[in-house]
Amino acid sequence: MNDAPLDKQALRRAARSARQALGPHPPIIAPPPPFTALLAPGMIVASYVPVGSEADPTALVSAARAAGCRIALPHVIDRETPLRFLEWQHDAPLATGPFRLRQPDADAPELVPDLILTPLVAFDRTLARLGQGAGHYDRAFAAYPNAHRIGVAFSVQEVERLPVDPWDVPLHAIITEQEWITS
Ligand SMILES: Nc1nc2c(c(=O)[nH]1)N(C=O)[C@@H](CNc1ccc(C(=O)N[C@@H](CCC(=O)O)C(=O)O)cc1)CN2
Ligand SMILES: Nc1ncnc2c1ncn2[C@@H]1O[C@H](COP(=O)(O)OP(=O)(O)OP(=O)(O)O)[C@@H](O)[C@H]1O
Repeated sequence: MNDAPLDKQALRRAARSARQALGPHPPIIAPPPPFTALLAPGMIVASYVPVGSEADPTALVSAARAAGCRIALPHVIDRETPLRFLEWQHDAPLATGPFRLRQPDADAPELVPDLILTPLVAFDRTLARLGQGAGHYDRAFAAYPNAHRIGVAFSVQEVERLPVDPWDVPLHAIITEQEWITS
């Protein structure tokens, strides 16, 4: 019997609770040296603006801007439509979109990411990831197979082993407040 979807939902609930239990002052995610070493002038780094108790990638974005990278943010319309990565100029205003997301204006330039920082709901040591379940990042990883895929999470979001579906694309690395995790 294939009960993976049920497993994923239960795992999401548990990981979100662990993340929320960190409270109003969660740990800071600092850029690990192997991450900074990947950055180069002109590189397109896709990040995200955290919602709720998600890990905040602000220090990673600052490191990327300092290295001369251009920053993109996901722009989402609904669950069904694939996301697009749109340029986020330094300090440019963002608008509130679906799911309380802060995102660039829909007519900002669309960029092809070299590196994608993706918010995780849960992860495991094999670099498998669990997201929101709408398939936005799974589809983005399929659309941009050459982009470097780096998950961002708190260490409490680690689980023993995630179920893996055929469409799941593993990460290259995960950044937590404690570790740079690679295979
Ligand atoms: N900060 C952030 N930006 C992101 C994502 C994300 O997970 N986090 N995405 C990742 O794909 C994409 C947006 N897709 C999303 C798809 C579904 C839901 C969603 O169902 N949210 C739940 C709340 C989940 C919670 O309790 O944390 C909801 O609104 O009911 C959110 C975002 C792109 N941008
Ligand atoms: N390349 C793809 N093309 C079309 N649909 C896809 C693709 N990859 C995944 N999907 C769909 O997206 C959904 C992803 O569900 P899943 O529970 O695996 O999401 P997830 O692991 O939380 O990842 P995500 O962060 O991408 O939502 C599934 O319904 C799947 O059929």
